Amino acid sequence: MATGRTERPAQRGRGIPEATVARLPLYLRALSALSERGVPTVSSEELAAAAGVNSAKLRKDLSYLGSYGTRGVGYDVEYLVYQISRELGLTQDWPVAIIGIGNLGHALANYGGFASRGFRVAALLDADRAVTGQRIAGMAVRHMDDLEQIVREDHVSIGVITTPAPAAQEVADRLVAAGITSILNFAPTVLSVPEGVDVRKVDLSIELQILAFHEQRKSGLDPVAGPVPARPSKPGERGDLPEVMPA
Ligand SMILES: NC(=O)c1ccc[n+]([C@@H]2O[C@H](COP(=O)([O-])OP(=O)(O)OC[C@H]3O[C@@H](n4cnc5c(N)ncnc54)[C@H](O)[C@@H]3O)[C@@H](O)[C@H]2O)c1
Repeated sequence: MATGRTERPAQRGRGIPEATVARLPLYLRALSALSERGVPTVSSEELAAAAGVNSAKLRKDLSYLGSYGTRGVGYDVEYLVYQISRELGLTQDWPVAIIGIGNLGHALANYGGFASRGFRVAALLDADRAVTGQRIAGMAVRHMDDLEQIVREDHVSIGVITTPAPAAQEVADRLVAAGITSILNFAPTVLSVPEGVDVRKVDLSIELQILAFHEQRKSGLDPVAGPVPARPSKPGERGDLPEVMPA
């Protein structure tokens, strides 16, 4: 659901395009479901449908991992899970620190799904002394004063920002200064980070706005001209409105 772009070249060092990297978690999720059901092999068409992409794109993506499947059999589910996990770096444990333990930070801290996907919540941090010391999911919330020490000692590599927007840049600066090179930002603000630091942004309201756009289309309501005509109209048919409004 990350809606931001990772600020990286479109092609990674080992030749895997960024767009392919972004689809690998979709394949992994679909494969994990098959694996849980004990399905041994899957065709590219089935896997593509489960992941919501077209099968030609899927075959191309998997070819970057050196995985071509077997004609008439498909892909070995367990092996493909391993290959994608290895490519995504999920065969090792990634310690994560969550910064800002309010509503969202609480919910993420209580979410049990990170560990099974290779992420260990190593620390919960907050700037408010009324929050520090509270125990959530068996962990005590630590004060931001301890950030640098925690990052160093727990080898934290990923920071999750769940503070209010005005604090997010300052928190990001501190995370970067402490040595963190990957940030997942939930705060509705654009972060500026030095080269070499990856930022992914999660924004539910953007996702909802996109759904609202599609809902509006489905309901046949044109926000400018009212109801959309049943058949496609030619330019000029609806008064002076162009078919596509200029940006
Ligand atoms: N991305 C999404 O889809 C999504 C959804 C909900 C909320 N949000 C965003 O997540 C953020 C948190 O929302 P919330 O409802 O949990 O807020 P909240 O007010 O409940 O919690 C924020 C926490 O951050 C702490 N904090 C403030 N400044 C800090 C700093 N400099 N260092 C460390 N901790 C600090 C506060 O003490 C508080 O505990 C907001 O930016 C909100 O807009 C994003």
